[in-house]
Amino acid sequence: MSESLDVSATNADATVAQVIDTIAETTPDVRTAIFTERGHSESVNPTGDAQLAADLRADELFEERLLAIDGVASYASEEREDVTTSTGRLHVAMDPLDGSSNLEPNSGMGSIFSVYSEQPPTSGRNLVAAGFVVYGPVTSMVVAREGRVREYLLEDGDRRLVDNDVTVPEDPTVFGFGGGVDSWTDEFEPVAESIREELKLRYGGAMVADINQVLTYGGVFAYPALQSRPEGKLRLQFEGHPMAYVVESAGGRSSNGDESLLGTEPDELHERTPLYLGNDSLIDRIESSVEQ
Ligand SMILES: O=P(O)(O)OC[C@H]1O[C@](O)(COP(=O)(O)O)[C@@H](O)[C@@H]1O
Ligand SMILES: [Mg+2]
Ligand SMILES: [Mg+2]
Repeated sequence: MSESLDVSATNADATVAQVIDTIAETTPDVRTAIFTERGHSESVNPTGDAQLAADLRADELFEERLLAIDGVASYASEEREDVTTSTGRLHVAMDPLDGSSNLEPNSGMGSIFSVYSEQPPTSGRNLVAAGFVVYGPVTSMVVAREGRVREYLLEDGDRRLVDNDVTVPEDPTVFGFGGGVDSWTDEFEPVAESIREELKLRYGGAMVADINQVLTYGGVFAYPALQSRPEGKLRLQFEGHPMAYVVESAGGRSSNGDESLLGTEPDELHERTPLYLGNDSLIDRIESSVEQ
């Protein structure tokens, strides 16, 4: 490798590390916003969801701090129409507050991040790192990078490593399927029913917490194509790609019903996708049922 390529790879690594540190350091302020900004704002986001004041505050905090990093060239988010650009080499995409409808009943929420080598909208193959924060009874952070997944506990924004090699357990235990039984398609319903007979239901209304159940106990999380909404609910760039990158790096599988989410590229920044994530064998069963 030439010296210049070597130097630029080192710079990219340093930028990824700064992005991860900055997200961790911002979590105490996001927790404060969860506490203080509990009301609705007047606005809706680009996919038509009502925005809470906390969604907007979390987005503002991440945008300002991540774009201040020298190597970060752009910031894209579920809460803003367009990509904000700067100069640099890597691109960050975020769901600043995931599961924000859980704010009122005081249930789990999180933040999801992805770092790409190309500006979104772009393929999941251009991811260089991804992960998420869970604002649960404790604040934790899961980071996938260079084929390995690590879990940290966060205290005042400082990270303490608790698991150096997170892997999806081989024997699945839990499942969580969004969208509601009456809305499922004829293709998804039978495989969902057979999985329901085998596994325990864990569905909390925040993808971050539900995926963390799958990483902890093994199983499957899905927000499938619905009869009224074949494109599903969740956003490919901000939720699908990063969670697929984490689950695949932890030895599991991701799918849009047809192929790995990482192989897909949105035509538009805010595009939705059906999404299935978890143990290999379960994703195989779902794919063979829904892909016809
Ligand atoms: O309320 P539903 O239909 O079960 O949807 C829950 C899903 O929607 C989400 O809350 C969407 O995320 P946002 O809160 O970022 O919009 C996911 O976290 C969760 O898996
Ligand atoms: Mg979300
Ligand atoms: Mg959100």
